[in-house]
Amino acid sequence: MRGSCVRVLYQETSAVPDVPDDVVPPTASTADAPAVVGAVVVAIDGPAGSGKSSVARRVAERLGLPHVDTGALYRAATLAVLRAGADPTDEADCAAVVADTVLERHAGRTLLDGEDVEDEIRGPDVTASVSAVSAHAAVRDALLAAQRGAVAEEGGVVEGRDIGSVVLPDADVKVFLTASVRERARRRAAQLGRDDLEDLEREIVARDTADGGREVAPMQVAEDAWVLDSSELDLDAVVASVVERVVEQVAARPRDPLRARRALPRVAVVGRPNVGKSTLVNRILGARVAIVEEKPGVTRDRTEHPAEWLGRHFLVVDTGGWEHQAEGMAARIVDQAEAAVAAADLVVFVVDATVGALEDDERYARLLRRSRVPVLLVANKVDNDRQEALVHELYGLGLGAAHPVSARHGRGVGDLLDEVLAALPTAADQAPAVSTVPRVAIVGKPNVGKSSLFNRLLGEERSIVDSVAHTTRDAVDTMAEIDGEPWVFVDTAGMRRRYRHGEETELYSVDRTRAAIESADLVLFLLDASEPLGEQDQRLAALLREAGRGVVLVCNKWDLVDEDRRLDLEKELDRLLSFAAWAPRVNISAASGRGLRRLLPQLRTVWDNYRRRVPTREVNRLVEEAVARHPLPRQGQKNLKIRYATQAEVAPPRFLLFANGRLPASYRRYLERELRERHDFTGVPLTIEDRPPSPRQRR
Ligand SMILES: Nc1ncnc2c1ncn2[C@@H]1O[C@H](COP(=O)(O)OP(=O)(O)OP(=O)(O)O)[C@@H](O)[C@H]1O
Ligand SMILES: Nc1ccn([C@H]2C[C@H](O)[C@@H](COP(=O)(O)O)O2)c(=O)n1
Repeated sequence: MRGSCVRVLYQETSAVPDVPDDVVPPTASTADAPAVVGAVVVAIDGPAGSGKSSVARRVAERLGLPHVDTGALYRAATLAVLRAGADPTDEADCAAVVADTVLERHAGRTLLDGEDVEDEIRGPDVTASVSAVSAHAAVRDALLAAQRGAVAEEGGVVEGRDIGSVVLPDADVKVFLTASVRERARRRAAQLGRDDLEDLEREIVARDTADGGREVAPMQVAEDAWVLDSSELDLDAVVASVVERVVEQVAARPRDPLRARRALPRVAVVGRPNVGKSTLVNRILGARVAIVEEKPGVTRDRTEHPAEWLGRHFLVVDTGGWEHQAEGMAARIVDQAEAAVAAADLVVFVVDATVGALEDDERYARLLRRSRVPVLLVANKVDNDRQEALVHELYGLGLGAAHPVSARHGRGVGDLLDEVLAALPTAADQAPAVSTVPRVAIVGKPNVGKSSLFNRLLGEERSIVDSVAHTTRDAVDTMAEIDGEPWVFVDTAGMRRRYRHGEETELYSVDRTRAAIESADLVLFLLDASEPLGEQDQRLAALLREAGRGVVLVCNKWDLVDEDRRLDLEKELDRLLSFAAWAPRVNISAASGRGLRRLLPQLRTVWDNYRRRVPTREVNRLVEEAVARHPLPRQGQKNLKIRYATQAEVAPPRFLLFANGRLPASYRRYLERELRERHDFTGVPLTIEDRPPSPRQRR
């Protein structure tokens, strides 16, 4: 009696202990295999004899991923059909046979109802019928779940015909491997020891036509697949380029939280002073982050805060109040608000419903209507149902219906956030965030000369250096053109002494300094050379170490340094910045301008180095040579090996070493020195990570 459901088990491992190697032996044993981080899925589709199996198996071995041969399942199903005496062209018969069969893949072998049929399924009888059996929708449906399940946990390198297009359309890397019919026939002839090239060509064309011409899930190039014609490449070259592509793809997954953050959509909250913008921002963030005081314009500058609603992430940009004909400090705040609008994906325009639309609101509404940024009009201070009617008065602003909220009590904020999500671009709409303009944070303890240096660099008074207390409590970004090149300066809040303004203010300042460093590419770390370096410098150095940005060390007040102080300073710097011996140093006097002319060229060099990419071939050569000079140590019984190395990221540079075990930190430091010796990474921290095999592989 036939069973009612098919059982297809796909339990592949990257270990292939008993598989007969066809022509080329595998490049590494499982124990040596390097592992790719995470569950990477690689789809390799292509016509018969293009090299899918050989390439997929080697790529899987190199990357420590399971190799999934989906053709083997169709072949085993075909063998079952043939053994049952069923008609390979009859869908119902084939489906019935498959439903009554247990198909399994185990460690590179194929089992049919428990019997190892790996060799039989590769024979001519199965090959002649497999295209017919695999053309049936019912057969394909029966095998689909097992193919997907095979990569669900640990990913894998999956070969077949419809992997990138149907089985795993979300695969991380899709390759369509092909070669000319003549070349495929030649390879097959060598593989099978045949010399009837023309017959082989005919067989290949027949299978291509059947597999590519069927109605259900035909063999095809997936839309986003990389077509690799191997006609003139040897197997090693094909494997190397697929591995390289996968590693690059994995490496391109954003790891730097900052990079991910820059890719987030921005929601700018704008409005007149005191309409409740900061209260609304706090409400959205669910924390007291913006500085709220009942005094117009207290959130002076532009601050950005990561926010999340219903699982979607975005940045909320809090701005100072918009004032018409503002002068001095207020005018600069207006500039910042306008810059925030220009850089926003969505503007939340807040109006105080209790006072209605004032002349200034109308003026800004006109401005916003002219900008191409979508705007949500928010009527704040609607604390109860009775006040809902107030929203209608805001129609006249020409920005559509206002959303009533009470930022103070949270009323209506959830609905507003639903609207925000609906209006925001999705990840797919967003262009990849690549920083082309360097962002520079000027960091140093209070009174070290940050503002003077900033102004000197810009050649004019551009920084907000009003005499109002706490002026630089919030971070301000300034875009500047220097010698025709654009730079963004992230002006930071100074780190005040812990209890001077109370703990809360201090915490905000530390957080914002950290945020400024993180949101920058390069940091000008300013020290007062004339005084002993202290606790505040140490805390800043710790932030720098954590953030991993490009650094130029600037020793200010150099005109006040005598010979004794100079000697002490050298020792203090050695201690403070032992982790950043790579950072260049410039001695200056921001007050007189002395030494400043050397600063910008230095900054440019570090910016170039920060984005420097060493080609993969070169990294591998360098590692190979370094290992030849200083062999890797043994780890227990094992000889450590680095199988593959690549620069996974730039800005900041990150190198990945695929090894068969954990590399000692001292060895990674040795490789870092080698890298620095051959490539200019002055001013730039280098991350060198190893990827040992997963626990599963070590089993
Ligand atoms: N780039 C290459 N250069 C030289 N020989 C190759 C290359 N790629 C594969 N081969 C050889 O060609 C033969 C066929 O390759 P393979 O069996 O991997 O192809 P396939 O696409 O999986 O075929 P099928 O779809 O029929 O299973 C093997 O002997 C393999 O070693
Ligand atoms: N995803 C797949 C895999 C294979 N098939 C069919 C078509 C092939 O001719 C046959 C054998 O595959 P091979 O072992 O030669 O790779 O199986 C398919 O339709 N879809």
